[in-house]
Amino acid sequence: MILFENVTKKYRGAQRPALDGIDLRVDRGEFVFIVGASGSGKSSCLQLILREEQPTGGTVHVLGHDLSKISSRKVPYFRRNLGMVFQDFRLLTNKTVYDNVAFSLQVIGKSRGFIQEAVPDTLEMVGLEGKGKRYPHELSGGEQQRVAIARAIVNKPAILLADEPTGNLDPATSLGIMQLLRAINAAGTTVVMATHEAAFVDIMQQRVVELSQGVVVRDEQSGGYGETASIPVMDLTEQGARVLRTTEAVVRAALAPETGVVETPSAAAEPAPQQAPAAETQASAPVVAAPVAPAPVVPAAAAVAPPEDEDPLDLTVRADGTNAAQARRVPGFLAPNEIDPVELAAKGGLAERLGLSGSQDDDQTDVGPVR
Ligand SMILES: Nc1ncnc2c1ncn2[C@@H]1O[C@H](COP(=O)(O)OP(=O)(O)OP(=O)(O)O)[C@@H](O)[C@H]1O
Repeated sequence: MILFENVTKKYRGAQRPALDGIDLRVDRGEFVFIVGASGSGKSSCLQLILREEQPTGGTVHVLGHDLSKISSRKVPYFRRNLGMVFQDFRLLTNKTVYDNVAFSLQVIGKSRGFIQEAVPDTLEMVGLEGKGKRYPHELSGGEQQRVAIARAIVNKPAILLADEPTGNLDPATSLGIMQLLRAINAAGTTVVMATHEAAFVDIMQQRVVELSQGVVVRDEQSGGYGETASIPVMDLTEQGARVLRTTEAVVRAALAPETGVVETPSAAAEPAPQQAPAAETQASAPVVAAPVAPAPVVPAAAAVAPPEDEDPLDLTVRADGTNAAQARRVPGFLAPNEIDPVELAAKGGLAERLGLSGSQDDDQTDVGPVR
């Protein structure tokens, strides 16, 4: 699905390559974390996949296409298969939540009928049902990120790329976003996420690819962030350093403060979570956005919308593309009460199961920053 063959990327004027001989293969349906110190090349990887940048050497294949052979004219069509989420909110501040999501379908010529069906379904999926008429500044940070994710998946992309999607969020809110990304993955979308969030990488137990100075130094299935030995704290922003100090115990305590889930002495010594109420978890979402596809997680009715053109690059994931193997990979932490994300995706109700569905008049959420 994604294949890097001896890929080198050297930016003009740079003394050393940002990526240096990268070989990497990501198969359909995988959830892959790309970790590494600031400047190690994580974002460059994502930009090459998105064909925002082109390699100086080597080849990048995505969805069966050698990206060097896709003409500039065809790049927008190719990108319809990809969704992108960023750390900073890139919402259109003068558009409502609904219009932010609808916009990404309008620009690719989807019909009004398709949009009217897909947008509400996607907003429900990400836990924003009933908030379509709000503007970004009327949402918490976590909610804004959910809008961005909705925008990224509304066209049911085969691949969702996320560049530090929880970088601006508190631990509890971040975990809600991670649950959402994992559910989207469980429904069939391949997810590649660059992050400094050590706690979440450990919790998620997914594949971890670690970069150091443009080289892959680790590629582990079900890995964790480990000791983050190759991440010099002095290289991190203040925010990045804070995130590295986040622990699973802090996240769990933030999610369920009433249960006092602080299990270890070291965890007890952690600073208190910034925000505790579980309800807030649902509301905050960060940023992002390019269209992606809620394919899997979307209720069946929305997931079967037929393609509207004959674009040979349209490899959008369909709702029936999920499989049991993916379901088995869902860690228990993300699947309380033996929830099966794939089954849930097929039946709908994902947002409710994850505790993301807010009431129509939910005004309890904090209003977060708008970027
Ligand atoms: N457009 C650019 N022009 C010149 N150099 C760049 C450009 N983009 C990235 N670089 C350089 O390439 C290297 C890798 O950067 P990249 O953004 O890929 O790393 P990163 O791991 O994503 O870092 P961070 O975690 O800080 O976002 C860095 O040395 C960076 O300065």
